[in-house]
Amino acid sequence: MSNPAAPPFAKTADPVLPPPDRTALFLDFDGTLVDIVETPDGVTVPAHVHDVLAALAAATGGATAIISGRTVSDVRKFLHGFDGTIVGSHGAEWFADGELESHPLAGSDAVAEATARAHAFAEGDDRLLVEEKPAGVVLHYRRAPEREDEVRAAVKTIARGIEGLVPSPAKMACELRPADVSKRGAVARLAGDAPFAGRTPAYFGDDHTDEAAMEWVLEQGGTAVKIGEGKSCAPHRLATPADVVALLADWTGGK
Ligand SMILES: O=P(O)(O)OC[C@H]1O[C@H](O[C@H]2O[C@H](CO)[C@@H](O)[C@H](O)[C@H]2O)[C@H](O)[C@@H](O)[C@@H]1O
Repeated sequence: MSNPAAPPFAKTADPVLPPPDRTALFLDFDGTLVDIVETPDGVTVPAHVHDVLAALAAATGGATAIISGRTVSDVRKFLHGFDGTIVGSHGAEWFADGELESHPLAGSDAVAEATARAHAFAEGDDRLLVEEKPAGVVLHYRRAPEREDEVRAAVKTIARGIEGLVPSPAKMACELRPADVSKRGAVARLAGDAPFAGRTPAYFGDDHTDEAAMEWVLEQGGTAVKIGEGKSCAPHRLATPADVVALLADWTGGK
C-alpha cells in the first residue's frame, strides 16, 4: 500500500540528476516534453521548451539527445532550433552532426506493403489514423478507443505476413517497426560515443517503449524518470511534461 504521507511525484532535480557536465541526458518527446493530444499533428510545443533544450545542450556539452518514436523529420519540425542528436522511429533513424542514417527497411517494399495493409484496415472509419514512417507505420485509435483490440489484432496479423517488422504497442496506437530497433538499443549505442560516453545516463520517458531504455539506464547506475501514471521501472516520477521542463530548466540554472 502506498504511503499517504509521501508526495506522489519527485519535484526536485537534486535527488534525481548528477551535474549537467557529468550527465548523458536522454529525452523522449510525446508525453515527456509535450502533452499528449488527440492527433499526432495536433501537438504544440511551448516556446519555453526550445529555450530549455538549448540550455540543456549547452550545459551538457551536447550530451542531450531526443529519443523518440516519431520520425526524425517530425521531431526536427517540432523542435526546430535543437541541433543535438535525434534518434527517431524508435531507433530506425539517427540524426547527428547534420547527417541522417536510416534503417535498411526504410522505403522498402515491406514497409510499403505494411502501410497499404494498415490503410486497408482503417478504410471506412475516419476516426482511425494511419501515420506513415520511413521504416514502419502506426495505426492510431485515440478517437475510437473501443476498436483497440481490433487494431492490435490487425497489426499482429500484418506483422505475421511481413518479415522484419514487429508490432509495438503505444499510447492509443499500435505500430509496426523494424524488429531489430528499440529505444534500449538506441541509448546503449549512443552512450558508447562522445559526447555521451563516460557520463551517468539519465532518461525521461512516459510510454511503454521507454521502459526498456530506462531499464538499461538503471543497469548502468543511471537514473530514470517516468512521466505520468502507469507502471514503470523508473525510481522517479513527474506528473506532466510541464514539470519535466521546469525541473530541467532549474537543473541548468535557468528559470
Ligand atoms: O517516443 P515518443 O516521442 O513519445 O513518440 C511516441 C509516439 O508519439 C506519437 O503518438 C502519441 O502522441 C500523439 C500526440 O500526442 C497521440 O495522439 C497518440 O495517441 C500517441 O500514441 C506519434 O504519433 C507516434 O509516431 C510516436 O511513436
